[in-house]
This record gives sequence, structure tokens and C-alpha cells, in this order.
Amino acid sequence: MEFKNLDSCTSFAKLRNQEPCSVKDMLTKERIQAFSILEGGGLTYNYAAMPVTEATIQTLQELSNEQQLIEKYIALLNGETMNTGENRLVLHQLTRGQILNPVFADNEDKGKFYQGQLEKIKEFSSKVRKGEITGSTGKPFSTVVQIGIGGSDLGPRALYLALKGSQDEKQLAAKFISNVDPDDAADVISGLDFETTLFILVSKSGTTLETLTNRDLVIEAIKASGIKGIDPSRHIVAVTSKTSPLASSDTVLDAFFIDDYIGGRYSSTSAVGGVLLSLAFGYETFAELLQGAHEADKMALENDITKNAALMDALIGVYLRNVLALPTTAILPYSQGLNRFPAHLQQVDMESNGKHVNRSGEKVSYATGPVIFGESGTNGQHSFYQLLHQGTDTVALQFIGFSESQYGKDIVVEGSTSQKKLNANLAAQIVAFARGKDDKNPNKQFEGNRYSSLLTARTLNARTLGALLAHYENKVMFQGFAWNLNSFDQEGVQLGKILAKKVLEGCKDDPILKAYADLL
Ligand SMILES: O=P(O)(O)OC[C@H]1O[C@](O)(CO)[C@@H](O)[C@@H]1O
Repeated sequence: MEFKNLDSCTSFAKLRNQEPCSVKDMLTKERIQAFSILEGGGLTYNYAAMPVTEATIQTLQELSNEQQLIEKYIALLNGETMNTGENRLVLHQLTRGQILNPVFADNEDKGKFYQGQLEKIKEFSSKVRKGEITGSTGKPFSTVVQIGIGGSDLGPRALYLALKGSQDEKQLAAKFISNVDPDDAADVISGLDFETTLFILVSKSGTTLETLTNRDLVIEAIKASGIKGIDPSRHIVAVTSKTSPLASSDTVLDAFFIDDYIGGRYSSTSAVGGVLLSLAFGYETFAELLQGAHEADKMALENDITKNAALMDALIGVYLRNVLALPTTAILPYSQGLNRFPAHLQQVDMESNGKHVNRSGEKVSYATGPVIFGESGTNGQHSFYQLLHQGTDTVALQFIGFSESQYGKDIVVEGSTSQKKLNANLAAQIVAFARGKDDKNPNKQFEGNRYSSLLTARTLNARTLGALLAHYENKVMFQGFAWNLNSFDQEGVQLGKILAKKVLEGCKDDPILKAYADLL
């Protein structure tokens, strides 16, 4: 396997020399039908409104071959040390099922290790939901609160919110505490009945300042509640690595494990998301999510880019970033359930590919990961779409949509349901962005040729959600390979943490200022 920079690829040079096309006149019914890829898990990726021709696609295929994107994915699945910066394997796909060979590390079959944790989650969540495991005063648990930050919060939170509307059966309510701002914890705690609340303390490292601080805050609040006989340790479970300080703690009811080979932002399908989602919705729902992700992971092995949605999305993204020089990508789900999904993808994408050096530590001379932001539609339309339509920058747009609503509680008003109105808006936006509109008044002129893709499924459920999650994780992985980055470490977040500690030590009286702790 060869690791080389994007700008040393002959296929990339060829791509740059091709005449860019405009989607203004290209968006036709035939193209919408043809430029579509079925992904596993009930998901379809459509790239009809992306500025690519058959010639572009052919060259993107050559780029995929030249950068050995599928070979690198296979190597990752087979347990090669792809996270070179931290000298670690990258095994998050294995948390949803084995695709290729068994992977052995730390003297164990890692697939079996993740499976073992799943079994444990299944049993524990079932007992809690049946009331066989109760709080310390004997009452069944009715609420779970996840305490964690970054990957230990964003993914599980986004997935929980996405599935909240898709279940008929009894759910345990979930809440989240992440920020070290004490108001975050205070706000959540103020609405809790501690006797029926189970806290899930999630930190892979077991050392994250925010999470440990919030744990202590919660323990103090439980103790201060004055509830007779309440024991905080019977109201907390830990999700962490076996070697972390939390694992040996006797202050938790139970512990579930992940390992160093699951990056925080890729950990939603491990115990990090599994404990919460299984408690909230039942283990079967979490298993369906894993199944959807596993199906998409398998599809991502396809060499032909016209049959591999994540790979096609990744390569078009590289084209937009490195040939058309677009710095920003907007994630636009037309689904209220996905309203925190863009926030999760910000971490997945920007923490993975926000890098300026390649795998060998050499500075690269081309753009890498884009800025990611997003908001659910139609809310976003009444906020930032003005810039998307008429601003001076072209932003790459990624729409997500579903034929049916989750709750199914909808009425016909003026001849159409709300779901129809929602999807009519989605479709209208794609056309408006692509085609634009001429007007004599420059203020009302829409230039068009603004590019978008569309991920769709019948409805947002555990399976389609799992596929959606895997789609983006795999897209980011392929882009990292194309850019010759290590997408699996995050050194860029360390400096601020270290300096914050110094500031704390240097300004006990005035924690915010003291001239930035006398500039350290
Ligand atoms: O699970 P932990 O170890 O508390 O880490 C939380 C988050 O902190 C980070 O290291 C970044 O600060 C993320 O990558 C990670 O998801």
C-alpha cells in the first residue's frame, strides 16, 4: 500500500485540468434517476445536483484507484495500525459486526470483546427496563442522564434525539450533561427525581476535566438531596476503557468497556452510545442501528464508485474542496429528529480531517477538511439560506430527507400534509440552488449553479439512522485517505486543555481573567 499526497496523483492533476461544469442546465429527471446509489440500511444517495459529468466521475474513479482508497479501508478493517499518530488500530466498524478477518490485539479477538460488551449491555438494559435492577431506594429507573463530552456526548445525544420519535413502546427519558459550565448540570439536575435516575458516566480516557467535574457535581447534589437511604454509587454506571481510573472505581453500579481503538467521535456504536440507547429504547433498537451501520460498512467496500455511496460522496467532496475550492459544507436534514446530527458531524469531520500535516507529519500544500455546519430544515431556510442562495461564497450542500414522518401525527391543511410541505421545501431548495432565477433586478437575481446532494430513506428509524451515521463516518475516512491524513487522532485539541489547567493554577481568585493568567 502506498501513502502519497493528493497533489502527487496524476489523476488529481487530470481532475484539475478538466473544464468545470455547471449544474444550472444539467438537473433533469433522467439525471436524478441515474445519479443515485443505493446504500445499505435503506438509504439512497443522490448526486444529480453535484457538478460532475461522466468524465469527472471517471477521473474520480481513477483517483480512488490511485490513492488505493478501498485497499486502505480493507487494511483498516483487517486491523492495520491506521492511526499512526497514536500507534493504534481503528476498529469502530467492528463494533457493528465483523466484515473481513478477525482482528487480534491486546491478546484477544477484538470482535469478541465488542460482542461481549454488547451482551452485557443487553442484559443490563433489559433488567433495568423490567425493574429488576432498581435505584438504591428500591424504585425503578425512569430517566437516564449521560454525563460526557465530545464523542462521549454528541453522537449518543444526536442518535437519541433522532430515535425519540420512532418508538411506540415505553421509553426511558434521556438527558445530557456535557458542558463544564455549572449551569448545564444545574439545569438538568433541577428537573430530576434522583431516586428514579440512572447516570451514565462516559469517558474513554477517564480523565476529561468536564466529565469528572460534572460527576462530582451530580454526586454532591444527590447527597445534598436528603433522600433517606439514597446511595449515589447505585445510581451511576461507567462507560470507559479498562485501564481508566473510572474502571477501578467502586463508586459505580456497573462498568462497560471500550478500548483505545475506538476514537471518541466514532464511538456511538460502541458502549458509549449502546448503554444509553439500549436503556432508552430497548436493546433491540440499538441492535437495528448497528445492523444499518453494518450494511453501509459492507457497501463501502465496493470498488466501483458509482455503487459506493460513501466513496462517491467523499470523492465529490474532494473535488469541491480541492478543485472548486469550496471551504464550507452545510448539513441540512429535513427532519426535526436530526436537529443535533450536524453538531455530531462537525466533530466527526472537523476533528478527523482538520489537519495540516500528512500521515508522515509533513505539511501539505492543499486544502483538507471543510468547515461543517448545519441546521434542520425548514428552520434553516429562515435563517442562513439567504447567504447560501445569494452570498459571495458557494457552500457545498448536503440535504437529508425522509418520505414519512416519525410520529405519523400529521394533518391536511390547504390540501397537503405537513410532511408533504416539508419535502416540497426540500425539493424546491435543490432546484432553486441548482437552477437559480434570472431577474432584471440584481437584488432578486439568483445565479444558481449551487451544488447539493441528497440522502433519503423512507423514514428515520434505527436502521436508516445507523446507515446514515456509517455513511458519514466512511465518507470522512475515505477523504482522509485521499488527503493522506491520519483522520484518527486529535492533537489540535490538546493545547487549549493544557493551557486551561495552567490558567486555573495561576489565577485562583479570578478564574476568567487575571490578564489570561499573566499570559502563562
Ligand atoms: O471520552 P473522553 O476521554 O472523556 O474524551 C472526550 C472527548 O475529548 C476529545 O478528546 C477532544 O477533546 C474527543 O476526541 C473526545 O471525544
